[in-house]
Amino acid sequence: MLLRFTKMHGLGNDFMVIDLVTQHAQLSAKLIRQWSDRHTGIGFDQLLVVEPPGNPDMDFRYRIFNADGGEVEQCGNGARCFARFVQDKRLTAKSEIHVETAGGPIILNVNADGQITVDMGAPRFSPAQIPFQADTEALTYTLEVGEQQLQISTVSMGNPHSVTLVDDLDSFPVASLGPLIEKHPRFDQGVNAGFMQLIDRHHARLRVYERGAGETLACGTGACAAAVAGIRLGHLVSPVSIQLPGGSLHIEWAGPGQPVMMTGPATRVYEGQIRV
Ligand SMILES: N[C@@H](CCC[C@H](N)C(=O)O)C(=O)O
Repeated sequence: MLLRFTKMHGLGNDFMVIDLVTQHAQLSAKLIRQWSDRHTGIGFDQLLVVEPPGNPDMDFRYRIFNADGGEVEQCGNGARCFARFVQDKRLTAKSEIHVETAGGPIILNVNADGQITVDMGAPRFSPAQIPFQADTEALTYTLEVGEQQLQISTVSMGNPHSVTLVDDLDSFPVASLGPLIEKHPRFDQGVNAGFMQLIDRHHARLRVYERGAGETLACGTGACAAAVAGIRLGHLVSPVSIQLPGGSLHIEWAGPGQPVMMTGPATRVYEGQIRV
């Protein structure tokens, strides 16, 4: 059987998107790893799956798998591509799309200028919600990574994030420290490791070593987590422009309990079919 898919990206964070509303496929971690291979497969950071909703108040169920085949709770750049995909495929005529994810409900809005704004829900901070091993909730924690002691903030955007402030993002050893933080034993389910360089009160630069995918050109939930961490620490003021290697995201957050609003592009690259 041939499975139709669309290759998409959000600021270079790239996806294979499949519609399992009108098609059927038996997914496995092994198959996803084969597809994600950049030499012998399609090549992507995440697989995004569109399914019918379980909850009748929602329009779709949105499932996310990392390149390593693991299913995860949330993906911000993917959420924007999801909105573009379900419109392009005429799976909905709505411009406001309510979607359920394993990380909680999110709301996607396709703007008149083609940009997409996602209500990512409220960030969570308690160690149990990340999950992160700590006795009490704090704004920063000291994390022992190899020989180093890093000061990190932790944020759940449905999925787990750590944010470390750095002086020089270009020379920071993301490739060597990222994997050590991603799999640090204090993060029971792993973590997306973000490294942020502040520019001014409304601008910051960010690189993210993603759980299950390695360093990507952009991470939407990572940008939300970094903006939230910077605002909580008093370094940043909403709205914040987060500059990632693949481009910038506009993030707004009014404070604790309020949703994080992320705006940015979603790009279709090509349509394909693969034998399953
Ligand atoms: N690229 C994503 C995040 C994808 C999931 C992440 N790697 C995880 O394991 O939680 C984004 O744009 O948010």
